[in-house]
Amino acid sequence: MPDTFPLQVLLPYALERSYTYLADRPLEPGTIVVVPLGPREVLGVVWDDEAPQTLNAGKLKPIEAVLPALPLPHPLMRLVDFVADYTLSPPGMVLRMALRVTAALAPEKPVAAVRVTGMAPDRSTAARQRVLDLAGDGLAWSKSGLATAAGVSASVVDGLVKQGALEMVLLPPRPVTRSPVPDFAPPELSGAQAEAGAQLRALVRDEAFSVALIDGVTGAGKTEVFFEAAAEALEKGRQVLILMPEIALTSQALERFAARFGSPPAEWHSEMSPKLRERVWRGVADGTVRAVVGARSALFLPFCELGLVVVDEEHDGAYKQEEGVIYHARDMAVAYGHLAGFPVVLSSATPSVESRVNAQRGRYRHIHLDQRYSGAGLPDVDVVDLREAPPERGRSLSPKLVEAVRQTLAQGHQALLFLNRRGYAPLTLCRHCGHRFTCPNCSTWLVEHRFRGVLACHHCGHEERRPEACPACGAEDSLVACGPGVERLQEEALDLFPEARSLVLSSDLAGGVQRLRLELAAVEKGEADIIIGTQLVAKGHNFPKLTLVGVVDADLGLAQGDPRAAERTFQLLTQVAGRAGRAGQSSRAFLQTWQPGHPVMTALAGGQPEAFFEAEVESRRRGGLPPFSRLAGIIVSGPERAAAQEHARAMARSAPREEGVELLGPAEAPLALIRGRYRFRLLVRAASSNQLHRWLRAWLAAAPKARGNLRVAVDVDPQSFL
Ligand SMILES: Nc1ncnc2c1ncn2[C@@H]1O[C@H](COP(=O)(O)OP(=O)(O)OP(=O)(O)O)[C@@H](O)[C@H]1O
Ligand SMILES: [Zn+2]
Repeated sequence: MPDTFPLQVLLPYALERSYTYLADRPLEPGTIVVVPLGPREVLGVVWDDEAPQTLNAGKLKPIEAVLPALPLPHPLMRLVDFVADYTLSPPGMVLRMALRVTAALAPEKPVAAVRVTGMAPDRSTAARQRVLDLAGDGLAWSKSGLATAAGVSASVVDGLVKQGALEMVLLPPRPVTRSPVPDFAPPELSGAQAEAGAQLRALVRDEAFSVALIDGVTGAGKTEVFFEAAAEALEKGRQVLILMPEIALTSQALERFAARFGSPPAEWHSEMSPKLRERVWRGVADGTVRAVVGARSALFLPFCELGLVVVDEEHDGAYKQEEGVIYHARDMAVAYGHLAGFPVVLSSATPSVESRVNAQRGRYRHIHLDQRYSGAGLPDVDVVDLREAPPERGRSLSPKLVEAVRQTLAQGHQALLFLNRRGYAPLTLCRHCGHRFTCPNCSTWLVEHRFRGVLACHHCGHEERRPEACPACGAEDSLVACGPGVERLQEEALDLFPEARSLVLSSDLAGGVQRLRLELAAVEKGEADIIIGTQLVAKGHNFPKLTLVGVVDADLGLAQGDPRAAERTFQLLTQVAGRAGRAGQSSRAFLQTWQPGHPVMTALAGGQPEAFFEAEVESRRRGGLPPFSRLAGIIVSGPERAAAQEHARAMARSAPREEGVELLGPAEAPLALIRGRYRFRLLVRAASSNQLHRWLRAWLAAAPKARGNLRVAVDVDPQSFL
């Protein structure tokens, strides 16, 4: 019998383990295959997770086909196993993230091109001659490229092919980007940068696992420092991955990378065209792509020679994927380095408490950059006490901040007004009956987007037109917008500074990433005077003319009442203030707050980040919060409230008792309803990660199974408690 090789195949579905199939020859682990699953044919990957058991070969099904794609690299397979294990997700669901670009599994089609043959056409016209002159360089041209360059229609080129003056040739596909050159344009590094860069280079030369934390003030020039590590890895023939938390951040990074290494890296994020994704995926797999700058999902690209991962803005919450496989890309990057034996570099002006503690414990190399590259000081921070100097009625900017904007504009500089609220107003209510507009699917208010004339839910995407009359009491003209969003702030800015060019930057910008990149470039060139933005503009960007930052509502993040609220607010405000004065001018930041005595505000005003973080670490230690313990959130959800609640209770009742493990809840989630699903939360706390995982596994195995449309999501190391 020919089919005699039993193999394990992992399928990209929510299955707990790989399945056994038969092949007619041994296949390397990682090989991508097509196998039958019930009535369907599905993709799978030959896995090496367990030796196949004794088999009754008669019952096993054969592999249908072996795809011509390169096998998934061994380190990526180990990463998939690790992430599944750590996040308690089915391994198939993690594999799915690595196999998302299925079109890339077929070989890339060669490009059709034309080339001169030397034969003359039977009749020469001016148009034909122009084409032949251009193509006379002997190189192969794409048909459309040649027609455009010669200023003729495609039919002229076709005619020449028919006549035999041009011939069709097939070219191998062009690489996505040229290879970066490690010493293309090394910058002149400051003393501190050079020292930090040398440390990183040494770690990369070791070709072994290590983690370095670059902890340097805003504008310190951390990018050039981690580029040193990248240069070293590229020199050693290794691929480099640079993770960024937001696509909006990548455009400047791409340009700076290109300036440093002679060609841009490949990029990877959700807004790329399918064609480009396909080509980047293949290039990463076959090694023609040497460097990638991307969002968290780039971690699951099939790197064949990965030798360095950089996590820029490592503290950023956007690294946490909150749906499907719930994972933190920074933590998984560190695990990847450990599994595959390469260094990982974390960088931030405001490192997370977790990374700081790891550095303090000596697990991470701690690299400090205390000065801005330009030599300028950090912005002077001014806390504006809203109790003493409130804005005028119906306004958001206090007289002090208005005056500072006025001065800044008079100097010809830019001002950034920061408000982390999209839209026009976070709440619309009826003055007559008090009716509030809430989402029908979520326990949230609808946010007015006045430019588009809609009320929108930021959780489920529900939208409705803003009515003329109150739907509850029918009163006309009774609806009022409460509280400011960025759109409303622009209205105020236009009113106060009618001459100034203002621009709103938020994720609502129509036109997606391309538009956003254009707007950011415009700001960089000084084409706007007042920039009004959400957290999208808070970090990473360099706007050379910006010297004033006004934080409209510094208290916004503090109200959330979770263990990281203070840390996150401090980080965000430090980052946004740090956009000012990066080109060497003196600069200022104003924080409007109702709580000027809050430790976050006093630390920012006093320029004492270390003291703030020391206190944070200490309070986490005292409270037994991470990283001094480990947490997992369990979210039980379902379309019926009672059923969801009862399931959460039943789970709690089935929890094993163990010294050192604590189970809290269930409690109704602060966001009690999202997308029509009622949510209840449980929280587990354990002394160590090992204990947490062991306990969770035992519990989930013994707990009643979620049936019907109930769902149980496990969030290990939760960032969100909503
Ligand atoms: N060695 C260098 N030579 C020339 N310019 C540099 C050098 N290092 C840094 N710069 C410039 O200094 C500015 C700040 O650098 P960079 O953006 O790397 O800071 P950062 O440390 O990442 O700050 P943040 O954390 O605020 O994003 C940039 O405009 C950058 O081009
Ligand atoms: Zn909603």
